Parts: sequence; structure tokens; C-alpha cells
Amino acid sequence: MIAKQGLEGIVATTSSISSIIDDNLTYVGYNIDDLTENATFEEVIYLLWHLELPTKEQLQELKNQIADNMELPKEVIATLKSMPTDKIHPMAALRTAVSLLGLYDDEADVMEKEANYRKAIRLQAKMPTIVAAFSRIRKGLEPVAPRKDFDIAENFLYMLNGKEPEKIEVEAMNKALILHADHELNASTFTARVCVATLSDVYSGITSAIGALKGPLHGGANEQVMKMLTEIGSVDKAEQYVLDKLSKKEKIMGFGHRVYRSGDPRAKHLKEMSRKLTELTGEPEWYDISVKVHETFTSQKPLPPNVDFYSASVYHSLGIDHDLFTPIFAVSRVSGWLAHILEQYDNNRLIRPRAEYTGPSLRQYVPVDQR
Ligand SMILES: CC(=O)SCCNC(=O)CCNC(=O)[C@H](O)C(C)(C)COP(=O)(O)OP(=O)(O)OC[C@H]1O[C@@H](n2cnc3c(N)ncnc32)[C@H](O)[C@@H]1OP(=O)(O)O
Ligand SMILES: O=C([O-])CC(=O)C(=O)O
Repeated sequence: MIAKQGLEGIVATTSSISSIIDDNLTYVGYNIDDLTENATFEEVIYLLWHLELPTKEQLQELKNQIADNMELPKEVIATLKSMPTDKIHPMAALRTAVSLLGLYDDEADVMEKEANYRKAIRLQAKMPTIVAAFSRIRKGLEPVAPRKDFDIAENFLYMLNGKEPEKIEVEAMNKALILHADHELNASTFTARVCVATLSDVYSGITSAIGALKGPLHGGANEQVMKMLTEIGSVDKAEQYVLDKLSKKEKIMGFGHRVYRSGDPRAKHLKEMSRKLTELTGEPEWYDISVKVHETFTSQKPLPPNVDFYSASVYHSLGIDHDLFTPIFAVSRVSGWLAHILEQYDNNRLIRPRAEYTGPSLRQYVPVDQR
């Protein structure tokens, strides 16, 4: 039997990390609403990697390990500086920098469980530093060194802007990081699992996953949402804009999902954050335009917004450049990719499905000068 196009509905692995059942998302049994309201991103990382929430001591140990590993090798900074920063997408820079990190990790090809865990910590710690450093370098600024007393959310905003962020900004970033951390067998996570199931290394797995997340049908959608909101420009233009796009059979980014039917449970948190933050920054129009697009789109198609829709106006309100939205998704999702990579190694078998051949039937080779 051939699978539906895009492997729709196919259960391709077992996993204990996250589940989507009846449109409810849980990380290792904890509802995403509960975690978003109460946890820190570091607690969620620990949960995804150890399948239990940490004790105070375990959490402190993880935070220390991350803080000790945030600095980038000088060679990676030098390469970021040598990139054609005005021409490339930050996701391409991130993909290259993560691959490069592997060259400066003596344990890159050591396949023992403990070594893979150490690499997970290094990658989780260094990805925010890469994104922030790239952003500064392309503005002609020096990268800002991470602070050991800051958690990931706070450090990321600090390294990006070179000043201590406000409490509300840190809270919003922490929630956003939790909401994007893992999502069952989405395309980038599947990519990471396929890669490491060949017994390739962790850096290869994460580099491949970044490539998959970059596409606009997946993580790249959040940047496209902001592009659309900017193009619309004011609430009174939103309805016509959506109707025009739909009449041309074009997709509206940030809507629809392969798995969710009644709605993506992450969207309501981002919607509320968007409302609060846009009000605080004195730019409520970004929220108002988003709501109008939401209302118009769902009056035409029964496809609710996904995680990428309201995250766009949230990140915009945090003053983040629009092409950094997808790299921020990667800074969060690397926690889930790493959890899945570690799980894959623990019970590995090569992932190699079949294809039904639909090309020409057997034919004879004709030499080039006779064709
Ligand atoms: C973090 C994440 O990855 S969340 C997803 C982020 N991606 C986006 O927001 C991009 C926009 N959304 C989409 O492209 C899709 O909804 C996907 C890729 C997320 C899921 O797609 P699938 O389940 O494969 O649905 P598919 O793309 O086949 O669409 C099915 C039908 O719904 C329509 N549709 C789906 N999403 C949208 C959309 N956002 N806007 C307009 N129409 C849509 C398609 O045009 C198609 O219509 P048709 O049957 O008349 O041709
Ligand atoms: O699960 C998916 O297909 C896409 C998604 O929402 C995610 O990766 O967060």
C-alpha cells in the first residue's frame, strides 16, 4: 500500500517525548498550557532530554552547564564575520555555523551516550549565541559575550541588543521558547531522526534539521506572516487582502496544519502575548491586523492559525528583525531535535522507506551520438 502524499497519517516511529492527541499537545505527559504558564525553558529542556522535570539541583546543574558552554569558538565568530551578511538569510548562516561548530568539537564523532549528551548541551547553549552574533555582525557591531548569570531567554535578548532586557520581554521570550520546543514528528524533527538513524553524528542531525525548518511551509512561515502583515499595513486593508489572495488560490501563511483540526493549542498563548505586547509598545495595529486576517481567513476556510501566525507580531513587538523569527524557532526547537536524536540513538534502526516507481519501463541505453 502506498502512503498518502506527504506521508499523511503515517505513524513512522514510537516516541516518549511529545504527543498530539485530540488536538492537545503534551511534553512527556505535561500539557503545554501548564508548562507555558508555569515553567522555564530550561526546565522544559531537561524534561525533553530526561523525560522527567528536574529537581532544583538538577535544574541548577543544567543551567550551569549551559552557561559554561554559550561562548563560541573564535573560528566560528571569524567565519560569521567573513560571511556575505548582507546577501544571506540568517537561517543559512545558522545552518553553516552549526555545521562548523562540529569541526571544533573534539567529540563530534564520539558516539557514546555521555558524549552525545555533552554535545546536546553545547549545541543548545551555542545556538542562541550564533543567532545573536550574526545579527550584530551584519549591523557592523561586535558580538556581545553571554552572561553566566542569565538564563537562555534573557541571555539571547541581551546578546542581541547589548542591553539588559525588561522583565516582560524575558517572560515573553521564555514562553515562546517553551511553546516551540518540541512537536512530535514534524518535518525538521523527522529529518534529524532520519539523518542520525544512519549513525551519523549529532552536528549532522541538527544541521539537516535547520535546513528543513527553514522552509516557508514549516518554520519559515513566521517570517512570511510578518511580511504579509507589513504588506497589509492597516486594519481596513486586511479583509480585501486575504480575499484577493484566496481568490488567486494563494496560501495565507500561518494557517493550516497537517495534524491539528480544531486548532493549534499554542496559538492562543501567542495571540494573548501579541495583544499585550503590541499594546505595551504602542503599536496595537499589528495585533488588530492579525485578528482581522484571522477572522477573514477562517470565515472562508476552516483552517485555524498555527504557532507561526501570532508569534510574528510577538517577535516584532520585542524589536526583533523579521528574518530572525525562524532562527529563534530553531533556538527553541533544537531542544526537541536533540531529545529526538538521543531517543533515536537509544533504539536505532536505519530509516529507509520504499518508493513506488512511476517512471518509464525497462529500456535500452542509446549511445550519446545516436540520440
Ligand atoms: C511550525 C509549523 O510548521 S506550522 C505550519 C507552518 N506553515 C504555514 O503556516 C504555511 C501555510 N500552511 C500550509 O501550507 C499548510 O496548511 C501546511 C503545509 C501547514 C499543512 O499542509 P497539508 O496538510 O499538507 O495541507 P495542504 O497544503 O495539502 O492543503 C490542503 C488544502 O488546504 C488549503 N490550505 C492549506 N493551508 C492553507 C493556507 N494556509 N492558506 C490557504 N489555503 C490553505 C490548500 O490550498 C489545499 O486546498 P485544496 O485541497 O483546495 O487544494
Ligand atoms: O508539527 C508540524 O507539522 C509543524 C509544527 O507545528 C511544528 O513543528 O511545531
